Amino acid sequence: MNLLQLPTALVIKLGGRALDDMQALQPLLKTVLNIQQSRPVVLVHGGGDQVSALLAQLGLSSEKVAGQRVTPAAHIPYIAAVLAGDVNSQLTALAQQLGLRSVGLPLFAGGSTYANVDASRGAVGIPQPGDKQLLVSLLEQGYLPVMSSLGLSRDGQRLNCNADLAAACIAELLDADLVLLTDVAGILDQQQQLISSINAAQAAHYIESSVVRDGMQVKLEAALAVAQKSRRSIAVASWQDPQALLDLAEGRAAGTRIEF
Ligand SMILES: Nc1ncnc2c1ncn2[C@@H]1O[C@H](COP(=O)(O)OP(=O)(O)O)[C@@H](O)[C@H]1O
Ligand SMILES: CC(=O)N[C@@H](CCC(=O)OP(=O)(O)O)C(=O)O
Repeated sequence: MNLLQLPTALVIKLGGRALDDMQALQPLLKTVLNIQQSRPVVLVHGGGDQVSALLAQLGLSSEKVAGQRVTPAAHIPYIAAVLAGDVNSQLTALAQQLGLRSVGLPLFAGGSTYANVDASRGAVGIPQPGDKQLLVSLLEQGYLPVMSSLGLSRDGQRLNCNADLAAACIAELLDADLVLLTDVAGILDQQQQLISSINAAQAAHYIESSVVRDGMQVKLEAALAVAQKSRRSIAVASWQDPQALLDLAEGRAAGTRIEF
């Protein structure tokens, strides 16, 4: 059997802020369990806040440029410890406790992706789709892959990948739908009102005028790129609103729809 015989998978990305209070994630994970009855799900998570907290504790400075962390190679052990270690294991454990057959993985597990070095930011990777066999096998067996955004270059260097780019890459790999869950209800306009749908031209305008910036800019650009390749619209919604996730999983509108 291959993925073509499975219903279209849903890739759900959880940002780091959602992961600050793991117990608060329970309603969302219960919704994932519900969605899994009808279609396969892959979780991809961030952990930017947790990385910042550890680096600060260690007295290391760190800056983000256009929403992405500049990462000296010497910081990779800490990035790996947080993303692929602490956050990944906590999320995988909580999912398992709630009855999901979760499997924690780095982004490069089984060659699922490889990452090109973004030398302008140091040991940062831009993930590219690789071999989907591992994920397909897990999804066929009813497992829930839980992937961190720790990437690997073709020559074996671990790289810090932004988790929105990671999730977009997995969605591209699996030709799946993508929902980016974050700490706001969706993309907001100048008046802080929810934008219900946005196309490429509007996105360029919002980014140019800095209405969309920082982490949301990375999300929007990653989503637009994969939406155009996959010819699927992509959603940004709040992790605190499990109903929004259920609506999106079942084809109803919620949050902001990024059109191709
Ligand atoms: N136009 C916008 N609409 C909503 N959020 C925005 C916008 N522009 C910038 N942001 C910021 O983007 C943040 C979400 O991105 P990010 O912090 O990277 O979250 P995550 O950790 O979930 O990926 C919001 O909390 C907000 O501060
Ligand atoms: C290169 C880069 O920016 N990597 C991110 C990886 C984690 C991430 O993206 O986490 P959120 O989704 O919680 O923001 C970082 O170091 O913060």
